[in-house]
Amino acid sequence: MTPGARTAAAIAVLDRILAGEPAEKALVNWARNSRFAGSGDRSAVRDHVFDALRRIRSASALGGGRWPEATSGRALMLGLIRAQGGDEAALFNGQGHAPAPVTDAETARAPEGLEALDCADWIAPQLREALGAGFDEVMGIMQSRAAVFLRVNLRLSDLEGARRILAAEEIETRPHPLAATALEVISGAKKIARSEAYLNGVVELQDVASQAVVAALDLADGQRVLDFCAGGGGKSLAMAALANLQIDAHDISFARMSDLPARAERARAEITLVETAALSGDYDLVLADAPCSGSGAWRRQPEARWRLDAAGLARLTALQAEVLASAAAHVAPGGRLAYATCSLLEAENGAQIAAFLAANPGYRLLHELRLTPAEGGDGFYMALLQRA
Ligand SMILES: C[S@@+](CC[C@H](N)C(=O)[O-])C[C@H]1O[C@@H](n2cnc3c(N)ncnc32)[C@H](O)[C@@H]1O
Repeated sequence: MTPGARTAAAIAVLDRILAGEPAEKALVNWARNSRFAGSGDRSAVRDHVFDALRRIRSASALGGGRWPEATSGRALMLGLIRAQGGDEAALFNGQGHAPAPVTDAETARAPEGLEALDCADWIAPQLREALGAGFDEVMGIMQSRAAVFLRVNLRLSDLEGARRILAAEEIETRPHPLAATALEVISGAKKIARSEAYLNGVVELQDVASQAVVAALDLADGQRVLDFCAGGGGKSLAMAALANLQIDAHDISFARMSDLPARAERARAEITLVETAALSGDYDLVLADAPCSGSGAWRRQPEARWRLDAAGLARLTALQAEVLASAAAHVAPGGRLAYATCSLLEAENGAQIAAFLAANPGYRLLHELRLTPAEGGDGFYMALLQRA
């Protein structure tokens, strides 16, 4: 596909997303109906779509539109190309499968204020409250792609050993100060899934902030641990690599854990999947990595930023309170409860813990960790509580 044809394809996919189709589904549907597209084309179209979604508000303005009421895939791609200093006349030339030439009606409008920062008006006060003086910086960071991070499985290799194995497969990495297990990928990210280091369990894909959260859990050999919201099991695997633990993984949706046994085998970790009815109440540590807005991870899930609204956030905060209460039922006397989200919003973080502590005087706060994308990874929150 020519660069113009890839731009046209991204426009078509973005139009479907703007009409309500989830981004992944819109991309898969496009790929299915575009057998002529090779893997390089698919990856380029995907990058265009996600780059545009990260800047939906500012790119709409630069493309002559206004988000949300007057935008389109075409305005987004035109605005994105203008933001990146690309050659719009070469891409929008109407030749072959390229989009039609740009018209006078598509003059750029300079985005201002929250529009320039790609922040929706309704959520700005909450983000400002959480980020304080760092608001502009963090919103600016979230307009660009996130770095790719690996977690080195310290049971199988040290950091330098893993770097050497990866380098032999042309994957260049460097350590990152936020977590002792983390490698930031500098080049070759697309080769990771097929690399020896990954297939042999020496490294896993995991954001550096997630790794820092697990490191802050103060794990010790012999503990019985429950990963209450295990999902794909990223945190279970990270915990298993740090100490000799007895780990039970649980999720309200058992199916979400379906990949975990194979991942655990690759990592030489022992993790038991447990149904809700079989959970006991005597864990030394229960981790509740709760469902959340994902506002700390909007770079990876740019669509989530624009789909979130006040009603959705209220549903999430109610669910988080329920998850905390259910998770607490499994903590042994003298045990600990950890609550984590990849959100920046206090309503999902400190406010949840304050409400839990007010209702559960048998618990006290040991420590809290608040990370923002300014520290290099996703935004994350973790609170560690001690049960009397
Ligand atoms: C943020 S994700 C977990 C990510 C995972 N811990 C990881 O590191 O890969 C939240 C998970 O919570 C699960 N969940 C939602 N409500 C729940 C509940 N009431 N009890 C247990 N798990 C729940 C969801 O199915 C989802 O998999």
